Amino acid sequence: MSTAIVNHIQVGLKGSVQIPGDKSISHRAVMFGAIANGTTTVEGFLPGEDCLSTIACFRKLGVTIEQEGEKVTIEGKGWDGLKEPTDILDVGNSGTTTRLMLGILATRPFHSVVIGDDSIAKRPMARVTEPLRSMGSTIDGRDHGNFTPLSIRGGATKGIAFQSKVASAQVKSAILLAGLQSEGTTSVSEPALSRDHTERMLEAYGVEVKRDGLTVSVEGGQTLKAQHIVVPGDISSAAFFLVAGAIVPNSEITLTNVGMNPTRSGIIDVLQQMGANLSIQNERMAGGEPIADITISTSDLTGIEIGGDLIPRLIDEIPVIAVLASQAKGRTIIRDAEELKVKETNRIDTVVSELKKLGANIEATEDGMVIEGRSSLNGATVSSYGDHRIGMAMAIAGLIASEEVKIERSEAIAVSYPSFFNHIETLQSK
Ligand SMILES: O=C(O)C1=C[C@@H](OP(=O)(O)O)[C@@H](O)[C@H](O)C1
Ligand SMILES: C=C(OP(=O)(O)O)C(=O)O
Repeated sequence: MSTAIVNHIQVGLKGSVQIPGDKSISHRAVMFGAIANGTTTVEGFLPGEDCLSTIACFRKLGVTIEQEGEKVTIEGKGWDGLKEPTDILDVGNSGTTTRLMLGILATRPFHSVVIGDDSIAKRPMARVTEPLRSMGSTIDGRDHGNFTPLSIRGGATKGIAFQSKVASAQVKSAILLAGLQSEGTTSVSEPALSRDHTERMLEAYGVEVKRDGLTVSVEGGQTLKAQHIVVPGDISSAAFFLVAGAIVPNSEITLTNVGMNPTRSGIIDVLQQMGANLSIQNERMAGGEPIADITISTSDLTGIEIGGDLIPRLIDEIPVIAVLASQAKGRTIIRDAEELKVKETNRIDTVVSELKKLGANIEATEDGMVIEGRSSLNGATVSSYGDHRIGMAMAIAGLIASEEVKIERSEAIAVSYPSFFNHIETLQSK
């Protein structure tokens, strides 16, 4: 385990950073390539630990995958190309790998066992294992299949019309993937729109996907055709530098190659509503997803209320939004964000406890948090608790803290952003 030390920035952040590949899209590019027919090539892949777990699992399922940095080649042999693994499938820290892979395994006529790390072992899986069982798959595990280790024996499955209680792209994707190899139609309705990368990318792989408001459906018996996938930069990674640019005095930074999918871009809405100096340039398309470059500079911010349908559009950004809110005048209220409790950590608890150590005025609520700004932050020793987004949020707070901030378990950051500290250095040395 490592401890990172972050010091107060004296001169401001300047320059530009090319944002690394999107984690959600990188996972999907590999998984869909693995079940497609033919050779899929991926550029801009995120070589973060979570996406490497996806590659390792699909290799164990018999798929030949070559990966060198941001380039990946996947030799897909179709759905039937997946083979019964002789070893357990280890998803590491990745919820996306676990849930999407379960959707794929649910229709495969063989047995597999899925495990992950201590954090994965606490994350609820019944939200996918129950609907997949109702389609006809045999799944068991700890707490009747709610927690890893899970054992799956796929088989002949039938389509379902599933009403999800949560706006979760992982749930939606798992069921749709199973639906592609099930009898009849499979549909998923969600209470608010979650990220739609699965729908977009399945279409790119030649699958017919019907979308009607908050319902997505697919017909069974569909195969995928190999593709060349260009992965846009991850707006969830860009979020750390968007916040840094807004709160560190004398800063102006440009983030290039940022994915701007409207189901992901809630952080931009929040920054604009708080009054940030932000401009969006070079709007273009890459790999079926909108992308742009964003420039942000030091801003006078005002607190706002964040809730409702905006939450799924920024769910992973809430830890760093809490840091942002600590530097906005007045009160910021975050509500409807109970899902934070079932991420890599209970992110309501971990954000509130660690930001309090730095002197922020922040309190947890049942479904979010309330932050009063502006607070001068002090130095302290904090922990990521093994959660990459908590580690990075603390590092951004450290840039404006009066004394050094020590972040224990900082190695977790490599889960989604291995070059994070290099990028901070790049912006400091300009
Ligand atoms: O589908 C995805 O790639 C993801 C969906 C979200 O989770 P939920 O589906 O649990 O909301 C998000 O928090 C996670 O980081 C990635
Ligand atoms: C919640 C996250 O990822 P996952 O669910 O894939 O572990 C995240 O990256 O913040």
